[in-house]
This record gives sequence, structure tokens and C-alpha cells, in this order.
Amino acid sequence: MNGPAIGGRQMQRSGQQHQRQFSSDHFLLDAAGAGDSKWLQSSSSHQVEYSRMLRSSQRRMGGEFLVSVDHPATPSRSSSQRRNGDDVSPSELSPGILDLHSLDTELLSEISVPGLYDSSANFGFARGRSFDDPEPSFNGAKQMGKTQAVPESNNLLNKEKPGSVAKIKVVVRKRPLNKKEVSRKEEDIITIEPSYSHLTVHETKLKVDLTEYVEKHEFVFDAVLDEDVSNDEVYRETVEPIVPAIFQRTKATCFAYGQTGNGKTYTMQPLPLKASNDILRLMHHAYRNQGYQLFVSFFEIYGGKLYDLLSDRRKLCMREDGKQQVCIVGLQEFKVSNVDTIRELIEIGNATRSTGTTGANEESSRSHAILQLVIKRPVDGSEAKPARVIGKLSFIDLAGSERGADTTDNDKQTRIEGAEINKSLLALKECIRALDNDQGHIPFRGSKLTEVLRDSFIGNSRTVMISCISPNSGSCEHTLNTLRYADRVKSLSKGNNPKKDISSASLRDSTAVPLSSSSSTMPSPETNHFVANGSNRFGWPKQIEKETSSPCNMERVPRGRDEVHAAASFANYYKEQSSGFTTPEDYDYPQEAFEQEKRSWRNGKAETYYASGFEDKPRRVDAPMKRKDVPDIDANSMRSDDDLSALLKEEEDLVTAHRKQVEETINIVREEMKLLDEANQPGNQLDDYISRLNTILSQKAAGIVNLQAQLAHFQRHLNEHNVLVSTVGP
Ligand SMILES: Nc1ncnc2c1ncn2[C@@H]1O[C@H](COP(=O)(O)OP(=O)(O)OP(=O)(O)O)[C@@H](O)[C@H]1O
Repeated sequence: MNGPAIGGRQMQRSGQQHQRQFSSDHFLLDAAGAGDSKWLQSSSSHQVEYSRMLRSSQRRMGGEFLVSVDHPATPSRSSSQRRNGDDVSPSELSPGILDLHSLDTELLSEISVPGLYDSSANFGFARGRSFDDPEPSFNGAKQMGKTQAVPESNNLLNKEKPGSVAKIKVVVRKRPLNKKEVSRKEEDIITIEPSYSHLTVHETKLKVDLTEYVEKHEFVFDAVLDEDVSNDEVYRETVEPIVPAIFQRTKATCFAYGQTGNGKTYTMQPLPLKASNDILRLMHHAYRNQGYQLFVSFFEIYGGKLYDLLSDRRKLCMREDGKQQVCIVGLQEFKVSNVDTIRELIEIGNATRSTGTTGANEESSRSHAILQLVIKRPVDGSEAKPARVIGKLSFIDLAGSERGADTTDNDKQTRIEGAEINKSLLALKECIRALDNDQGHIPFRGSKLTEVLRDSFIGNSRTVMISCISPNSGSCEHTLNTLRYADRVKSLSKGNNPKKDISSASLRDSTAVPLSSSSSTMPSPETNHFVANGSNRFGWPKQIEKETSSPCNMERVPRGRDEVHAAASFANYYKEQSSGFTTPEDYDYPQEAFEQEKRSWRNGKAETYYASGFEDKPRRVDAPMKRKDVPDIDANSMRSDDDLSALLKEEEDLVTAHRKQVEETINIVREEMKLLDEANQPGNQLDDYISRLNTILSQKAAGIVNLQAQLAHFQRHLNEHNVLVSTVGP
């Protein structure tokens, strides 16, 4: 049975032809090791042997692009059928290209997790060795001449209790200037104070009189990572702290956000592998006898549709069960027990992903790629029954965001992609915002991306957002947009949730500094929060003034009507479903925890309902919803219609106010432009212009004198009238 091609697809767009291929040295296959791995059942019970897939990949490496992958439980679809649009129309299907270019060598290098786990050698794991292999455990400690009573995986557990990790963490990563930017002599306009998680954008602006000045925009995030920070450090700062949490019924999500070409893929690609390494360590040491299993799946959302990246981009369909649990029907999940297998799967998925060319990135990801690591435990230790989900870690490499204005050189397809991407990014922001405000209604239905991620965001969840920015002056506006997006997410995370970390309030300040007088605008000692540290490229000491601003003191981004509707409709749906009741037996949940949760229901905590979302009980996803399946919803987690109306009203008012402000600004700018235009008319010297203005002014002054005379005249008449009235009588 011939399956479709995994890779080697071509893209033709606006006459551009683009193709990337696997390079054999990027694709390390271990046929012997492959036998260790099992291709396990997915939600729709596809049974496929992983070793067959690897054989297919090997054939492709040998130069064949069309390969066979057997799908015994799947209808046969040849590659030609797919090309003919048998299951996906050509317009829906991006002719994706092999994308190993950006699979940087970090993926292929020896996996080491410094810090909490010094290296794989510490546990005596050789590459390619299964974690199930006997004996390797603590040889490393001996090798290092240390005696370790507690495995490092336990140290990790002790160090990073799930509750100690902020619910939302926002990290910014700046990439270095690329060759093109250097050749254009573009300036690096971002200065970073890593120890203060502080970042400044120096935006050069022009005044009306064409003099230059620099406006400083300052931001503080949970962490800011400079261009020389390695991917290992990025992992340590972002994902490593949340790994233990996924053994504690947490669903965690890490995603990269930013303009196209800013390093999202570069940042995201190594993370799942590093995380898998840590997860497997914990599974095989701290949780050795718990029977946990690790599963990997990898899919993409392109044009609002889902495609399995580990199953030849087969089209998937998303369903929800009665508990609003997301189920992706047909998604292949691999049971994995060693890092090399995961590496291979990631490479296959990356190679299959839809990419294209944008103005800013020749190899731009045009889809959202979602890689999920799921920890499960078999029910009653039986492999026959579907295993239960313990925790999940999702990695999302978002498609690049682009402004419509930047896509003028692209074709219609790219612009449609861009619109779809922007819509989902906006929806994602709205969901994070709503979640972090502990709002009862979350507008998940705003996009396919947020629908799919619904169960990763609710309940006991952790979210890490990595905002990727470029340093060049030409991208200043984009950079500010990205940082404002991140700032908004961060500021909201300081909302009314007492668990949130309040130590690093988000700051933002814009300071205009004329280029010519930069030295005179040094902050006063009282306002200095940082010690001077050299000077930056603008010749100023790297001394930064900052002003604390309330998290609320930030720009409100007007929201579209669609999202308001989405929020409302989800709230209604939510309400409709809220009459059911759940019992502890419905969940794989300790009684003690259930009782604790029950107490918090009474205390009015919205989290109660969500905590139940961890169950992955076997059920027909399309079966009619039973009342028993419907989760109980805390009254406080559900907003009344009045609350909702008030919220909508507030949003509308904000939008109106914002629009008014924008209109006013536009009018002022128009006026200034008009004046400038007049001044620039041929033959209109500035002196003439000023003298004309003076004439107008003197005419106005004469007019005022005239008005004053008329006023005096009227006053006289009034006095005469009053005299007459007092003499003659009324
Ligand atoms: N921190 C970094 N250090 C070195 N090179 C980087 C860094 N970040 C990105 N790059 C390089 O910049 C280029 C673009 O990066 P990447 O493809 O990751 O961008 P992207 O944000 O994923 O773009 P898109 O959204 O269009 O997919 C790549 O060649 C990548 O290797």
C-alpha cells in the first residue's frame, strides 16, 4: 500500500521556486535502534510500525522523494491522488518544502542539559540508548568523583515545584544582525540589561522640522536574552522549569512569537528534544515505578486546517468531547523511550512542514507547528485500554506575523496566509488575556489554533511565551509591535491572580531624546535604577531611566467584533453546558485532591472545573454528550449576561476612545503636513511663508481690535437701554 510522500515537496509562488532537501548528515537514522520504538495507537487507533516509517525515510535519503509508508488502518492515498487534490484542495495545501535548513546542528549535537542535569553522561546514557536499558543510572556521579545520594532528576523536582513557576512567563530573545542587515549598515537599536530583564528600543524619529531625535521605549519582562545567548540557555530559562510540572497534572505550553525571520523556528526547534531528554530522565528515575509513558505527536495548522506532520501531512479533524477536551481525530502518536527516536520524529515533522518565502524570510514557516509531548499512564497497568493523560507539554512554533503593508511584494496566497496567521495570533492573545484574568469565558473559538490549544490553556496550566525580535533599525516598528504584544501578555499576568509573580512589574516608558542633545537628557541620579555601564552606539552611557507604570497603564488594542462575538458565543455555549454534574469517579483523580477541589469550589475558585480537564477517559469523541460527562462549573467562573454586557460595553468604549484618539492624531498630522506642503511649494521660500503667516496673524489681530470696538459699541447701547428702562418703567 503506497502512502504519500513525506518530503521533497516543492513550492511555486509568484514565480519563485523553492525547494529544500534532507541532507543525509542531518538525518541520523539508526535502523537497529528503530526496532526499540513502537508506533502506537492514536486517538483513532492507527497501528503503524515506526520501523517502517524509518525505512521509508531511509529510502528517501537514498534519493527517492516519493516513499511508501504503510497505514494499515488508513485508506490508501497515493501521492498523485493528493496532488490531484483528492483530500486537500491545492489552494488549501501549501506546497510545503523540506525545511532542514533551520534544523540547526544543536538538534544533532550531543544532548546535554547543563545546570540541573549536567549532561547525559552523568546518568551514563549513551546516545541512542533506550532509557529502559538496565544499569546506566548513576555511573556519572562516580565518574565525576562525587557521591550523589539523590539523583539529579530529584533535585529538579525539589527545585522547581510546579506551584513555584509563574503561570505565564514572558521571555524576549533578540537575534543578532544578519548579513543583509550588516551589509545595509543597519544599526542595532536594542540595548539589553539582562540582569534587570530590561530592554530599551531606541527609535529614531523625525520632527516636523526634519530634525532627528531618538525616542526610547523601555520594557521589562521575566527575562530578556541577548543575541549571544545560546539555545541551551534559552531552554534553561524557559522550558526546563516547567518540565516537572507536567508530572503533576499540568498542561504546559511554550510558544514563540514574532515577526517573520526573527528566530522563532531557530529558538523553538531545539526545545522539544531538550525537554524530552529531561522528561525521560525523570520518568526513569524519580518516577521509575509509576508506569509513565511518553508519547510524541506533531501537527501543523495551515489555512485553518490541521495536518499530521508525522503521517505524511494527512488531514486531521478536531473534535471536542463533553468536557471540552480537544481530540484530534487521526493524529498519530508515537510512544517513545529514547531521545534519538524523538529526534528523528522531529526531523521528519520539520521536513514536512509548510514553508514559503516572505519579504523578510526566504524560508518562512507559513503554518503553526505544534509538537506535543504527552505523559500517559496505562489504566490498571493494561496496554489494552487507552492510557490516561497525566500531563502535556506543547511546543508551538507560530507562523511569522507580518503586517499587511509588508506583503505587497508577495502573491495572493502569501497575503491570505498572512491574514489567517494574524487572525490566529490575535485570537491567541485574547485567550491568554482572558485566561490570565481568570475570566469565565475564554474566546477559544476565535481561531483553529486556540481551539486546538484549549485544553493546554485551561486548568492547571503553564504558558511560556518567547518573543523573538530583530535588532535592526529597519524592523523597529515590528519590534515595538512584538514587544507591546508581549508586554500586554505580561502585564495581564499581573492581574488579579494572587499566585502571580509581582516582583517584576512590567514597565514601559517612552522618552524622546533629541539626537543633538542626548548628553543633556541624562536621567537624574534619583531616577537612575541602573549603574552606568559603558556607552552604547548612540554615544550615551548605558544608563537607563525608567518610570514605574501601572500594568493597567498600557495601550489597549482595539478588538474586532468577531472576537467579541466569539467570546459571547463561547460563554453561551459554556452556560448551556453547565447544568451537568461530575463525580470524582469520573476522573483519575485522588479522592483527597477531589475533596480539596470541592472545598475550593465553595470558596469560589474558578480553577476547580478546569482541574478536571486532565482526564483522558476513553470515549467516542462524536458520541452525544451525556449529562454525566458535563463538568460542573463554578458559579463564579461563569459570568452573567450582565457581566458580559458590561465587559463588551467596556471594550466598545475603549475601542471608541482609542479610535477617537487616533483620529485626532491623524488630524494633527494632516494639518502639519498641509503646512509643510505649503512651505515646500516651488517658489515658496520659508521666509515668504512666515511673512504670510505674520500677515494672517496681523489680520487676525486687526479683527480682534474690530471685535473689541463692536463689543464696546454694544455695551454703550445696553447702558442707554437700561437708563431708558429705569426712566420710563418696564
Ligand atoms: N538567535 C539567533 N542566532 C543566530 N541566528 C539566528 C538566531 N535567530 C534566528 N537566526 C537565523 O535567522 C534566520 C531566520 O530565523 P527563523 O527561520 O528561525 O525565523 P522565524 O521567526 O521562524 O521566521 P518565520 O516566521 O518566517 O518562519 C535563520 O537563518 C536563523 O538561523
